[in-house]
Amino acid sequence: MRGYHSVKTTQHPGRLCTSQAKFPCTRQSTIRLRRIGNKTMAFKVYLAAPSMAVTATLLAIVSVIARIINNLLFSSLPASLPGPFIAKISNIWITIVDLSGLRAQVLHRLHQKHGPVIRIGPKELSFSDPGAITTIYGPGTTCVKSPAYNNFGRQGMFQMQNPDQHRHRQRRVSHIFGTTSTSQVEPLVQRVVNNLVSTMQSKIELDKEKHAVVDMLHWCRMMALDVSGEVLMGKSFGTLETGDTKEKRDGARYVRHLDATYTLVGLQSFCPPIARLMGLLPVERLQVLARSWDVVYQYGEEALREYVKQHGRTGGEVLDTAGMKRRKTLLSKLVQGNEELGTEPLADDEISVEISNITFAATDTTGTTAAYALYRLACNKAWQDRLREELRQCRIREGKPSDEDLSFATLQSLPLLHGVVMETLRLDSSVPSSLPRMTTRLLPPGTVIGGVTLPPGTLVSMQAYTLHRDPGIYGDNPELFNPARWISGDVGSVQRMQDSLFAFGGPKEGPRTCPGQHLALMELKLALAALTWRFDISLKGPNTHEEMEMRSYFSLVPKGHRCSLLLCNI
Ligand code: HEM
Repeated sequence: MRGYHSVKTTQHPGRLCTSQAKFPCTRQSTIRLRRIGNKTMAFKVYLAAPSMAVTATLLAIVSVIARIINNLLFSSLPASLPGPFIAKISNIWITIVDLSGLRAQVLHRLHQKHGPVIRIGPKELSFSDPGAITTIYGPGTTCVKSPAYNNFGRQGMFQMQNPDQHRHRQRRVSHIFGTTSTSQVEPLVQRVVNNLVSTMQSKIELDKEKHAVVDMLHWCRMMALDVSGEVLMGKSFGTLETGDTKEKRDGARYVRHLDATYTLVGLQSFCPPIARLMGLLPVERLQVLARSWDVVYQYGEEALREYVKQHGRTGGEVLDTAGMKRRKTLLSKLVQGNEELGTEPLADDEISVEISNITFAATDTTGTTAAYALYRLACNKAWQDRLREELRQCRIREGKPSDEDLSFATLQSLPLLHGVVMETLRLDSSVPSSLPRMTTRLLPPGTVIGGVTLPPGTLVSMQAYTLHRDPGIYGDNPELFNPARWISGDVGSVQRMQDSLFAFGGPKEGPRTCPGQHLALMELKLALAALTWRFDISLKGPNTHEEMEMRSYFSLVPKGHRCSLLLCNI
Protein backbone atom coordinates (compact mmCIF):
# COMPACT_ATOMS: atom_id res chain seq x y z
CA MET A 1 0.00 0.00 0.00
CA ARG A 2 2.88 2.31 0.71
CA GLY A 3 3.60 2.18 -3.05
CA TYR A 4 0.21 3.66 -3.98
CA HIS A 5 0.79 6.65 -1.77
CA SER A 6 4.22 7.16 -3.18
CA VAL A 7 2.85 7.41 -6.69
CA LYS A 8 1.89 10.98 -5.92
CA THR A 9 5.31 11.80 -4.64
CA THR A 10 7.72 10.79 -7.31
CA GLN A 11 10.05 13.65 -6.63
CA HIS A 12 13.09 11.36 -6.55
CA PRO A 13 13.25 9.94 -10.05
CA GLY A 14 17.01 10.12 -10.07
CA ARG A 15 17.36 7.61 -7.19
CA LEU A 16 18.34 4.20 -8.50
CA CYS A 17 17.58 0.90 -6.93
CA THR A 18 19.76 -1.89 -8.17
CA SER A 19 18.51 -4.91 -6.33
CA GLN A 20 14.90 -5.97 -6.30
CA ALA A 21 15.63 -8.58 -3.63
CA LYS A 22 16.55 -5.85 -1.21
CA PHE A 23 13.07 -4.33 -1.41
CA PRO A 24 10.51 -7.13 -1.61
CA CYS A 25 7.60 -4.90 -0.59
CA THR A 26 8.23 -2.64 -3.58
CA ARG A 27 8.09 -5.64 -5.86
CA GLN A 28 4.61 -6.43 -4.53
CA SER A 29 3.48 -2.90 -5.18
CA THR A 30 4.86 -3.12 -8.69
CA ILE A 31 2.85 -6.26 -9.47
CA ARG A 32 -0.38 -4.67 -8.24
CA LEU A 33 0.17 -1.56 -10.26
CA ARG A 34 0.90 -3.61 -13.37
CA ARG A 35 -2.60 -5.02 -13.00
CA ILE A 36 -4.05 -1.61 -13.56
CA GLY A 37 -1.87 -1.40 -16.57
CA ASN A 38 0.27 1.58 -15.75
CA LYS A 39 3.81 0.39 -16.23
CA THR A 40 5.45 3.79 -15.97
CA MET A 41 3.77 4.49 -12.67
CA ALA A 42 4.79 1.09 -11.35
CA PHE A 43 8.37 1.74 -12.24
CA LYS A 44 8.28 5.07 -10.43
CA VAL A 45 6.84 3.43 -7.33
CA TYR A 46 9.54 0.80 -7.52
CA LEU A 47 12.09 3.57 -7.33
CA ALA A 48 10.26 5.84 -4.96
CA ALA A 49 9.46 3.55 -1.98
CA PRO A 50 13.00 2.67 -0.97
CA SER A 51 14.20 6.15 -1.64
CA MET A 52 11.42 7.50 0.59
CA ALA A 53 12.72 5.32 3.44
CA VAL A 54 16.26 6.51 2.82
CA THR A 55 15.09 10.11 2.62
CA ALA A 56 13.15 9.81 5.85
CA THR A 57 16.18 8.33 7.61
CA LEU A 58 18.44 11.03 6.23
CA LEU A 59 15.99 13.72 7.27
CA ALA A 60 15.83 12.27 10.79
CA ILE A 61 19.63 12.21 11.04
CA VAL A 62 19.93 15.76 9.70
CA SER A 63 17.29 17.01 12.14
CA VAL A 64 19.07 15.35 15.09
CA ILE A 65 22.41 16.88 14.00
CA ALA A 66 20.74 20.27 13.48
CA ARG A 67 19.23 20.06 16.96
CA ILE A 68 22.57 19.15 18.51
CA ILE A 69 24.30 22.06 16.74
CA ASN A 70 21.49 24.37 17.77
CA ASN A 71 21.68 23.21 21.39
CA LEU A 72 25.45 23.58 21.43
CA LEU A 73 25.92 26.85 19.57
CA PHE A 74 22.69 28.79 19.93
CA SER A 75 21.39 27.78 23.36
CA SER A 76 19.74 30.58 25.27
CA LEU A 77 21.34 29.29 28.50
CA PRO A 78 24.84 30.44 29.47
CA ALA A 79 27.48 27.98 28.17
CA SER A 80 29.36 28.30 31.44
CA LEU A 81 26.69 26.41 33.44
CA PRO A 82 28.29 23.28 34.92
CA GLY A 83 27.00 19.76 34.34
CA PRO A 84 27.71 16.76 32.15
CA PHE A 85 28.61 17.76 28.58
CA ILE A 86 25.89 15.53 27.14
CA ALA A 87 23.25 17.56 29.01
CA LYS A 88 24.02 20.48 26.69
CA ILE A 89 23.21 18.34 23.69
CA SER A 90 20.29 16.13 24.59
CA ASN A 91 17.77 14.99 27.21
CA ILE A 92 18.54 11.35 26.50
CA TRP A 93 20.98 10.84 29.36
CA ILE A 94 18.60 12.22 32.02
CA THR A 95 15.81 10.06 30.55
CA ILE A 96 18.02 6.99 31.02
CA VAL A 97 18.85 8.12 34.57
CA ASP A 98 15.11 8.52 35.25
CA LEU A 99 14.39 5.02 34.00
CA SER A 100 16.98 3.66 36.45
CA GLY A 101 15.18 5.35 39.36
CA LEU A 102 18.44 6.98 40.43
CA ARG A 103 17.77 10.60 39.49
CA ALA A 104 18.02 11.85 43.11
CA GLN A 105 21.42 10.19 43.73
CA VAL A 106 22.90 11.09 40.31
CA LEU A 107 21.90 14.77 40.62
CA HIS A 108 23.21 14.74 44.19
CA ARG A 109 26.67 13.66 43.03
CA LEU A 110 26.61 16.35 40.31
CA HIS A 111 25.58 19.02 42.81
CA GLN A 112 28.36 17.91 45.17
CA LYS A 113 30.85 18.22 42.32
CA HIS A 114 29.60 21.39 40.61
CA GLY A 115 27.67 23.35 43.22
CA PRO A 116 24.08 24.52 43.70
CA VAL A 117 23.17 25.08 40.02
CA ILE A 118 23.68 22.41 37.38
CA ARG A 119 22.55 21.95 33.84
CA ILE A 120 20.76 18.64 33.34
CA GLY A 121 19.32 19.15 29.86
CA PRO A 122 19.56 21.54 26.91
CA LYS A 123 16.86 23.67 28.55
CA GLU A 124 16.80 22.28 32.08
CA LEU A 125 18.54 23.25 35.32
CA SER A 126 18.56 21.71 38.78
CA PHE A 127 19.04 23.81 41.93
CA SER A 128 19.96 22.87 45.47
CA ASP A 129 20.32 26.37 46.89
CA PRO A 130 17.57 27.23 49.42
CA GLY A 131 17.59 30.78 48.01
CA ALA A 132 15.94 29.48 44.83
CA ILE A 133 12.91 27.95 46.63
CA THR A 134 10.91 31.17 46.87
CA THR A 135 11.66 32.29 43.32
CA ILE A 136 10.59 28.99 41.80
CA TYR A 137 7.88 27.81 44.21
CA GLY A 138 7.02 30.78 46.44
CA PRO A 139 4.05 33.16 46.43
CA GLY A 140 3.96 35.33 43.31
CA THR A 141 6.28 33.02 41.38
CA THR A 142 6.10 33.34 37.62
CA CYS A 143 7.20 29.74 37.12
CA VAL A 144 4.44 27.27 36.21
CA LYS A 145 4.21 23.48 36.44
CA SER A 146 5.94 21.89 33.46
CA PRO A 147 3.95 20.14 30.70
CA ALA A 148 5.12 16.79 32.19
CA TYR A 149 2.17 17.10 34.61
CA ASN A 150 -0.21 16.39 31.71
CA ASN A 151 0.86 12.75 32.05
CA PHE A 152 -0.75 12.51 35.50
CA GLY A 153 -4.32 11.54 34.64
CA ARG A 154 -7.15 14.06 34.23
CA GLN A 155 -6.86 17.82 34.68
CA GLY A 156 -7.53 18.91 38.24
CA MET A 157 -5.87 21.19 40.76
CA PHE A 158 -2.70 19.03 40.82
CA GLN A 159 -2.11 19.04 37.06
CA MET A 160 -3.18 22.58 36.09
CA GLN A 161 -0.43 24.67 34.54
CA ASN A 162 -2.28 27.91 33.86
CA PRO A 163 -1.90 29.99 37.07
CA ASP A 164 -5.31 31.71 36.74
CA GLN A 165 -7.11 28.43 36.15
CA HIS A 166 -5.26 26.90 39.12
CA ARG A 167 -6.01 29.87 41.41
CA HIS A 168 -9.69 29.65 40.54
CA ARG A 169 -9.81 25.89 41.26
CA GLN A 170 -7.76 26.25 44.43
CA ARG A 171 -10.19 28.85 45.78
CA ARG A 172 -13.00 26.32 45.46
CA VAL A 173 -11.11 23.36 46.89
CA SER A 174 -8.65 24.61 49.49
CA HIS A 175 -11.26 25.22 52.24
CA ILE A 176 -11.45 21.43 52.72
CA PHE A 177 -7.81 21.39 53.87
CA GLY A 178 -8.12 24.05 56.58
CA THR A 179 -7.04 23.04 60.09
CA THR A 180 -10.66 23.01 61.31
CA SER A 181 -11.73 20.62 58.54
CA THR A 182 -8.76 18.40 59.20
CA SER A 183 -9.39 18.35 62.95
CA GLN A 184 -12.97 17.21 62.32
CA VAL A 185 -11.74 14.08 60.57
CA GLU A 186 -9.38 13.06 63.37
CA PRO A 187 -11.74 10.33 64.71
CA LEU A 188 -11.81 8.76 61.23
CA VAL A 189 -8.03 8.79 60.98
CA GLN A 190 -7.73 7.37 64.49
CA ARG A 191 -10.15 4.57 63.59
CA VAL A 192 -8.01 3.55 60.60
CA VAL A 193 -4.84 3.69 62.71
CA ASN A 194 -6.52 1.45 65.29
CA ASN A 195 -7.42 -0.99 62.50
CA LEU A 196 -3.75 -1.06 61.51
CA VAL A 197 -2.72 -1.80 65.10
CA SER A 198 -5.34 -4.60 65.35
CA THR A 199 -4.12 -6.11 62.06
CA MET A 200 -0.55 -6.19 63.40
CA GLN A 201 -1.73 -7.59 66.74
CA SER A 202 -3.65 -10.41 65.06
CA LYS A 203 -0.56 -11.34 63.05
CA ILE A 204 1.48 -11.55 66.25
CA GLU A 205 -1.17 -13.69 67.94
CA LEU A 206 -1.26 -16.12 65.03
CA ASP A 207 2.51 -16.65 65.27
CA LYS A 208 3.91 -19.45 67.48
CA GLU A 209 6.86 -17.28 68.52
CA LYS A 210 4.53 -14.35 69.18
CA HIS A 211 6.21 -12.06 66.76
CA ALA A 212 5.23 -11.12 63.23
CA VAL A 213 7.28 -10.42 60.13
CA VAL A 214 5.34 -7.81 58.22
CA ASP A 215 5.78 -5.81 55.04
CA MET A 216 5.30 -2.42 56.64
CA LEU A 217 5.37 -0.62 53.28
CA HIS A 218 2.26 -2.51 52.23
CA TRP A 219 0.42 -1.96 55.51
CA CYS A 220 1.29 1.75 55.72
CA ARG A 221 0.07 2.26 52.16
CA MET A 222 -3.17 0.48 53.07
CA MET A 223 -3.55 2.73 56.09
CA ALA A 224 -3.07 5.85 53.94
CA LEU A 225 -5.49 4.50 51.35
CA ASP A 226 -8.17 3.75 53.95
CA VAL A 227 -7.75 7.24 55.42
CA SER A 228 -8.10 8.78 51.95
CA GLY A 229 -11.19 6.67 51.31
CA GLU A 230 -12.77 7.70 54.61
CA VAL A 231 -12.03 11.41 54.47
CA LEU A 232 -12.02 12.11 50.73
CA MET A 233 -14.42 9.60 49.22
CA GLY A 234 -16.77 9.34 52.18
CA LYS A 235 -16.37 5.53 52.27
CA SER A 236 -13.54 3.30 53.37
CA PHE A 237 -11.55 1.14 50.98
CA GLY A 238 -11.75 -1.33 53.84
CA THR A 239 -8.29 -2.76 53.23
CA LEU A 240 -7.60 -2.96 56.98
CA GLU A 241 -11.04 -4.21 57.98
CA THR A 242 -11.38 -7.84 59.06
CA GLY A 243 -13.15 -10.40 56.89
CA ASP A 244 -13.66 -10.60 53.14
CA THR A 245 -15.95 -7.68 52.35
CA LYS A 246 -16.95 -6.17 48.99
CA GLU A 247 -15.19 -2.93 49.98
CA LYS A 248 -12.03 -4.90 50.66
CA ARG A 249 -12.14 -6.57 47.24
CA ASP A 250 -12.83 -3.20 45.58
CA GLY A 251 -9.95 -1.73 47.56
CA ALA A 252 -7.56 -4.43 46.35
CA ARG A 253 -8.66 -3.82 42.75
CA TYR A 254 -8.25 -0.08 43.20
CA VAL A 255 -4.69 -0.53 44.55
CA ARG A 256 -3.73 -2.68 41.53
CA HIS A 257 -4.87 0.08 39.20
CA LEU A 258 -3.30 2.81 41.32
CA ASP A 259 0.03 0.97 41.04
CA ALA A 260 -0.41 0.60 37.29
CA THR A 261 -0.86 4.37 36.86
CA TYR A 262 2.80 4.85 37.85
CA THR A 263 3.92 2.62 34.99
CA LEU A 264 1.59 4.48 32.68
CA VAL A 265 2.87 7.91 33.77
CA GLY A 266 6.45 6.66 33.15
CA LEU A 267 5.58 5.36 29.69
CA GLN A 268 3.69 8.52 28.74
CA SER A 269 6.66 10.66 29.80
CA PHE A 270 9.27 8.65 27.97
CA CYS A 271 7.48 7.41 24.89
CA PRO A 272 3.87 8.60 24.41
CA PRO A 273 3.28 6.56 21.21
CA ILE A 274 3.97 3.29 23.09
CA ALA A 275 1.54 4.33 25.83
CA ARG A 276 -1.13 5.03 23.19
CA LEU A 277 -0.42 1.81 21.29
CA MET A 278 -0.78 -0.33 24.39
CA GLY A 279 -4.54 0.20 24.62
CA LEU A 280 -4.98 -0.83 20.99
CA LEU A 281 -3.15 -4.15 21.20
CA PRO A 282 -5.33 -7.21 21.90
CA VAL A 283 -3.36 -8.17 25.01
CA GLU A 284 -5.46 -8.09 28.18
CA ARG A 285 -2.63 -7.11 30.53
CA LEU A 286 -1.68 -4.15 28.36
CA GLN A 287 -5.28 -3.04 28.09
CA VAL A 288 -5.67 -3.21 31.87
CA LEU A 289 -2.57 -1.03 32.16
CA ALA A 290 -3.85 1.40 29.55
CA ARG A 291 -7.19 1.71 31.40
CA SER A 292 -5.72 2.18 34.86
CA TRP A 293 -6.44 5.92 35.10
CA ASP A 294 -10.04 5.31 33.98
CA VAL A 295 -10.58 2.88 36.87
CA VAL A 296 -9.07 5.32 39.37
CA TYR A 297 -11.44 8.05 38.15
CA GLN A 298 -14.41 5.66 37.96
CA TYR A 299 -13.92 4.98 41.66
CA GLY A 300 -14.17 8.73 42.38
CA GLU A 301 -17.29 9.02 40.20
CA GLU A 302 -19.00 6.10 41.95
CA ALA A 303 -18.05 7.37 45.41
CA LEU A 304 -19.59 10.76 44.65
CA ARG A 305 -22.76 9.23 43.17
CA GLU A 306 -23.23 6.99 46.20
CA TYR A 307 -22.53 9.83 48.59
CA VAL A 308 -25.09 12.17 47.02
CA LYS A 309 -27.69 9.38 46.81
CA GLN A 310 -27.25 8.57 50.49
CA HIS A 311 -26.71 11.97 52.07
CA GLY A 312 -27.85 14.62 49.59
CA ARG A 313 -25.95 17.79 48.92
CA THR A 314 -26.61 19.85 52.01
CA GLY A 315 -26.40 17.47 54.96
CA GLY A 316 -22.74 17.96 55.69
CA GLU A 317 -22.78 15.28 58.35
CA VAL A 318 -22.74 11.57 57.82
CA LEU A 319 -23.46 8.70 60.17
CA ASP A 320 -20.33 6.69 60.73
CA THR A 321 -20.15 3.01 59.80
CA ALA A 322 -21.42 1.96 63.21
CA GLY A 323 -24.38 4.33 62.73
CA MET A 324 -23.47 6.05 65.97
CA LYS A 325 -21.47 9.23 65.87
CA ARG A 326 -21.95 12.04 63.40
CA ARG A 327 -18.97 13.09 61.40
CA LYS A 328 -17.88 15.38 58.61
CA THR A 329 -15.79 14.28 55.66
CA LEU A 330 -13.76 16.42 53.30
CA LEU A 331 -16.07 15.20 50.52
CA SER A 332 -19.13 16.61 52.27
CA LYS A 333 -17.38 19.99 52.38
CA LEU A 334 -16.51 19.79 48.70
CA VAL A 335 -20.09 18.89 47.77
CA GLN A 336 -21.52 21.77 49.83
CA GLY A 337 -19.03 24.51 49.02
CA ASN A 338 -18.35 27.06 51.70
CA GLU A 339 -20.96 29.73 52.29
CA GLU A 340 -18.79 31.75 54.66
CA LEU A 341 -16.10 32.12 52.05
CA GLY A 342 -18.69 32.48 49.27
CA THR A 343 -17.29 29.33 47.64
CA GLU A 344 -19.69 27.68 45.20
CA PRO A 345 -19.40 23.89 44.97
CA LEU A 346 -17.70 22.51 41.87
CA ALA A 347 -19.61 20.61 39.19
CA ASP A 348 -19.94 16.86 39.85
CA ASP A 349 -17.41 15.77 37.22
CA GLU A 350 -14.91 18.25 38.68
CA ILE A 351 -15.51 16.96 42.20
CA SER A 352 -14.96 13.34 41.17
CA VAL A 353 -11.72 14.26 39.37
CA GLU A 354 -10.51 16.21 42.41
CA ILE A 355 -11.25 13.47 44.95
CA SER A 356 -9.58 10.91 42.69
CA ASN A 357 -6.51 13.12 42.17
CA ILE A 358 -6.24 14.02 45.83
CA THR A 359 -6.50 10.35 46.83
CA PHE A 360 -3.63 9.71 44.43
CA ALA A 361 -1.61 12.61 45.93
CA ALA A 362 -2.33 11.51 49.51
CA THR A 363 -1.83 7.76 49.49
CA ASP A 364 1.70 6.83 48.53
CA THR A 365 3.28 10.00 49.90
CA THR A 366 1.91 9.38 53.39
CA GLY A 367 2.17 5.58 53.28
CA THR A 368 5.80 5.57 52.15
CA THR A 369 6.79 8.25 54.67
CA ALA A 370 5.22 6.22 57.51
CA ALA A 371 7.07 3.07 56.38
CA TYR A 372 10.40 4.93 56.23
CA ALA A 373 9.82 6.40 59.70
CA LEU A 374 9.27 2.90 61.13
CA TYR A 375 12.31 1.61 59.24
CA ARG A 376 14.44 4.46 60.69
CA LEU A 377 13.17 3.62 64.19
CA ALA A 378 13.99 -0.06 63.63
CA CYS A 379 17.53 0.91 62.56
CA ASN A 380 17.91 3.22 65.58
CA LYS A 381 16.63 1.33 68.60
CA ALA A 382 17.88 3.98 71.02
CA TRP A 383 15.63 6.61 69.40
CA GLN A 384 12.74 4.13 69.41
CA ASP A 385 13.16 3.60 73.18
CA ARG A 386 13.37 7.34 73.77
CA LEU A 387 10.21 7.91 71.77
CA ARG A 388 8.39 5.24 73.79
CA GLU A 389 9.58 6.91 76.97
CA GLU A 390 8.30 10.27 75.71
CA LEU A 391 4.89 8.67 75.12
CA ARG A 392 4.95 7.07 78.58
CA GLN A 393 5.73 10.38 80.28
CA CYS A 394 2.99 12.05 78.28
CA ARG A 395 0.42 9.45 79.38
CA ILE A 396 1.43 9.97 83.01
CA ARG A 397 1.06 13.74 82.63
CA GLU A 398 -2.32 13.42 80.89
CA GLY A 399 -3.54 10.65 83.20
CA LYS A 400 -4.27 8.47 80.15
CA PRO A 401 -4.48 4.69 80.63
CA SER A 402 -2.24 2.69 78.33
CA ASP A 403 -5.08 1.51 76.07
CA GLU A 404 -6.52 4.96 75.38
CA ASP A 405 -5.55 6.95 72.29
CA LEU A 406 -3.58 10.16 72.61
CA SER A 407 -5.13 13.04 70.67
CA PHE A 408 -3.33 14.75 67.81
CA ALA A 409 -3.26 18.01 69.81
CA THR A 410 -1.37 16.17 72.58
CA LEU A 411 0.97 14.48 70.13
CA GLN A 412 1.75 17.85 68.52
CA SER A 413 3.39 18.91 71.79
CA LEU A 414 5.88 16.00 71.83
CA PRO A 415 9.29 17.20 70.64
CA LEU A 416 10.84 13.82 69.93
CA LEU A 417 7.89 12.58 67.88
CA HIS A 418 8.12 15.83 65.93
CA GLY A 419 11.87 15.25 65.43
CA VAL A 420 11.32 11.68 64.15
CA VAL A 421 8.76 12.86 61.59
CA MET A 422 10.89 15.81 60.45
CA GLU A 423 14.03 13.66 60.08
CA THR A 424 12.09 11.16 57.98
CA LEU A 425 10.64 13.91 55.78
CA ARG A 426 14.17 15.31 55.42
CA LEU A 427 16.08 12.10 54.60
CA ASP A 428 13.33 10.14 52.88
CA SER A 429 11.24 12.83 51.18
CA SER A 430 8.52 11.16 49.19
CA VAL A 431 9.36 13.30 46.14
CA PRO A 432 13.15 13.42 46.58
CA SER A 433 14.15 14.89 43.24
CA SER A 434 12.84 17.43 40.76
CA LEU A 435 9.40 19.07 40.87
CA PRO A 436 9.74 20.58 37.40
CA ARG A 437 8.60 24.13 36.74
CA MET A 438 8.88 26.24 33.61
CA THR A 439 9.90 29.87 33.49
CA THR A 440 7.24 31.78 31.55
CA ARG A 441 6.92 34.67 29.19
CA LEU A 442 5.61 36.62 32.14
CA LEU A 443 9.19 36.75 33.43
CA PRO A 444 10.80 40.13 32.97
CA PRO A 445 13.81 39.72 30.70
CA GLY A 446 16.94 38.85 32.60
CA THR A 447 15.17 37.41 35.66
CA VAL A 448 17.64 35.73 37.94
CA ILE A 449 17.11 32.42 39.78
CA GLY A 450 19.90 31.21 42.02
CA GLY A 451 22.27 33.71 40.41
CA VAL A 452 21.53 32.62 36.83
CA THR A 453 19.72 34.67 34.23
CA LEU A 454 17.06 32.52 32.66
CA PRO A 455 15.10 32.90 29.45
CA PRO A 456 11.42 31.95 29.30
CA GLY A 457 10.75 28.26 28.61
CA THR A 458 13.57 27.00 30.84
CA LEU A 459 12.78 23.99 33.05
CA VAL A 460 13.89 24.58 36.62
CA SER A 461 13.58 22.48 39.76
CA MET A 462 14.76 22.11 43.33
CA GLN A 463 16.49 18.86 44.27
CA ALA A 464 15.16 18.10 47.77
CA TYR A 465 17.57 15.18 48.26
CA THR A 466 20.63 17.49 48.07
CA LEU A 467 19.06 20.47 49.80
CA HIS A 468 18.13 18.21 52.74
CA ARG A 469 21.75 17.04 53.05
CA ASP A 470 23.33 20.51 52.97
CA PRO A 471 25.91 20.62 55.80
CA GLY A 472 25.53 24.41 55.86
CA ILE A 473 21.93 23.89 57.04
CA TYR A 474 21.87 20.48 58.74
CA GLY A 475 25.36 20.36 60.27
CA ASP A 476 28.42 18.20 59.76
CA ASN A 477 26.76 14.84 59.54
CA PRO A 478 23.65 15.40 57.44
CA GLU A 479 23.23 11.69 56.57
CA LEU A 480 22.75 10.82 60.26
CA PHE A 481 19.16 10.19 61.41
CA ASN A 482 19.16 12.51 64.39
CA PRO A 483 15.71 13.68 65.60
CA ALA A 484 17.44 15.78 68.26
CA ARG A 485 18.64 18.25 65.63
CA TRP A 486 15.04 19.55 65.49
CA ILE A 487 14.92 19.91 69.28
CA SER A 488 18.23 20.93 70.72
CA GLY A 489 19.64 23.25 68.05
CA ASP A 490 19.46 27.00 68.67
CA VAL A 491 16.24 28.68 67.57
CA GLY A 492 17.85 30.28 64.50
CA SER A 493 19.26 27.06 63.13
CA VAL A 494 16.02 25.11 63.72
CA GLN A 495 14.12 27.88 61.93
CA ARG A 496 16.60 27.69 59.03
CA MET A 497 16.13 23.90 58.81
CA GLN A 498 12.39 24.36 58.90
CA ASP A 499 12.47 27.01 56.15
CA SER A 500 14.65 24.81 53.94
CA LEU A 501 12.56 21.66 54.32
CA PHE A 502 11.16 21.03 50.87
CA ALA A 503 9.33 17.73 51.51
CA PHE A 504 5.94 19.36 50.83
CA GLY A 505 7.08 21.03 47.64
CA GLY A 506 7.58 24.67 48.64
CA PRO A 507 7.23 27.29 51.35
CA LYS A 508 4.00 27.18 53.35
CA GLU A 509 2.35 29.96 51.35
CA GLY A 510 3.55 28.70 47.92
CA PRO A 511 0.75 28.39 45.35
CA ARG A 512 1.47 24.71 44.65
CA THR A 513 2.75 23.61 48.07
CA CYS A 514 1.03 20.49 49.41
CA PRO A 515 -2.32 21.52 50.91
CA GLY A 516 -2.69 18.12 52.64
CA GLN A 517 0.31 18.46 54.94
CA HIS A 518 -1.73 18.99 58.10
CA LEU A 519 -3.69 15.80 57.46
CA ALA A 520 -0.46 13.98 56.55
CA LEU A 521 1.21 15.03 59.81
CA MET A 522 -1.86 13.96 61.77
CA GLU A 523 -1.84 10.54 60.14
CA LEU A 524 1.92 10.09 60.58
CA LYS A 525 1.95 11.11 64.23
CA LEU A 526 -1.14 9.09 65.22
CA ALA A 527 0.28 6.00 63.49
CA LEU A 528 3.84 6.30 64.82
CA ALA A 529 2.63 6.94 68.36
CA ALA A 530 0.21 3.98 68.31
CA LEU A 531 2.64 1.49 66.74
CA THR A 532 5.68 2.46 68.81
CA TRP A 533 3.62 2.37 72.00
CA ARG A 534 2.38 -1.17 71.43
CA PHE A 535 5.17 -2.90 69.50
CA ASP A 536 8.89 -3.35 69.57
CA ILE A 537 9.97 -2.76 65.99
CA SER A 538 13.14 -4.36 64.55
CA LEU A 539 14.60 -5.05 61.13
CA LYS A 540 13.74 -8.49 59.80
CA GLY A 541 17.42 -8.77 58.82
CA PRO A 542 20.12 -7.00 56.81
CA ASN A 543 18.06 -7.49 53.62
CA THR A 544 15.66 -4.81 54.82
CA HIS A 545 18.37 -2.19 54.15
CA GLU A 546 18.56 -3.29 50.55
CA GLU A 547 14.77 -3.31 50.20
CA MET A 548 14.60 0.24 51.47
CA GLU A 549 17.29 1.70 49.19
CA MET A 550 15.82 4.78 47.59
CA ARG A 551 14.58 4.77 44.03
CA SER A 552 12.56 7.63 42.64
CA TYR A 553 10.14 7.53 39.76
CA PHE A 554 8.91 11.05 40.55
CA SER A 555 7.69 9.58 43.87
CA LEU A 556 10.00 7.68 46.18
CA VAL A 557 9.68 3.91 45.78
CA PRO A 558 11.88 1.61 47.90
CA LYS A 559 14.05 -0.58 45.68
CA GLY A 560 12.60 -3.86 47.00
CA HIS A 561 9.00 -2.55 46.96
CA ARG A 562 8.69 -3.79 50.53
CA CYS A 563 9.87 -3.03 54.07
CA SER A 564 10.32 -6.22 56.08
CA LEU A 565 10.11 -5.50 59.81
CA LEU A 566 9.71 -7.71 62.85
CA LEU A 567 7.05 -6.73 65.37
CA CYS A 568 6.46 -8.12 68.84
CA ASN A 569 4.46 -6.90 71.80
CA ILE A 570 6.16 -4.64 74.31
C1 HEM B 1 3.78 12.80 53.88
C2 HEM B 1 2.79 13.08 53.08
C3 HEM B 1 2.83 14.01 51.90
C4 HEM B 1 3.89 14.52 51.24
C5 HEM B 1 5.37 14.30 51.53
C6 HEM B 1 3.37 15.35 50.17
C7 HEM B 1 4.15 16.05 49.28
C8 HEM B 1 3.65 16.84 48.26
C9 HEM B 1 4.47 17.53 47.30
C10 HEM B 1 5.97 17.50 47.25
C11 HEM B 1 3.63 18.20 46.48
C12 HEM B 1 4.02 19.09 45.30
C13 HEM B 1 3.94 18.26 44.04
C14 HEM B 1 4.34 19.01 42.80
O1 HEM B 1 4.50 20.20 42.82
O2 HEM B 1 4.44 18.33 41.80
C15 HEM B 1 2.27 17.92 46.89
C16 HEM B 1 1.15 18.42 46.27
C17 HEM B 1 -0.12 18.09 46.62
N1 HEM B 1 -0.51 17.31 47.70
FE1 HEM B 1 0.74 16.41 49.01
N2 HEM B 1 2.01 15.31 50.20
C18 HEM B 1 1.63 14.51 51.25
C19 HEM B 1 0.34 14.21 51.64
C20 HEM B 1 -0.79 14.73 51.06
C21 HEM B 1 -2.13 14.51 51.53
C22 HEM B 1 -2.49 13.67 52.77
C23 HEM B 1 -2.97 15.17 50.68
C24 HEM B 1 -4.47 15.28 50.71
C25 HEM B 1 -5.24 14.99 51.65
C26 HEM B 1 -2.15 15.81 49.67
C27 HEM B 1 -2.65 16.57 48.62
C28 HEM B 1 -1.88 17.24 47.71
C29 HEM B 1 -2.41 18.01 46.59
C30 HEM B 1 -3.88 18.20 46.25
C31 HEM B 1 -1.32 18.54 45.91
C32 HEM B 1 -1.36 19.41 44.66
C33 HEM B 1 -1.37 20.89 45.01
C34 HEM B 1 -1.44 21.80 43.80
O3 HEM B 1 -0.78 21.56 42.80
O4 HEM B 1 -2.14 22.81 43.91
N3 HEM B 1 -0.84 15.53 49.94
N4 HEM B 1 2.31 17.09 47.99
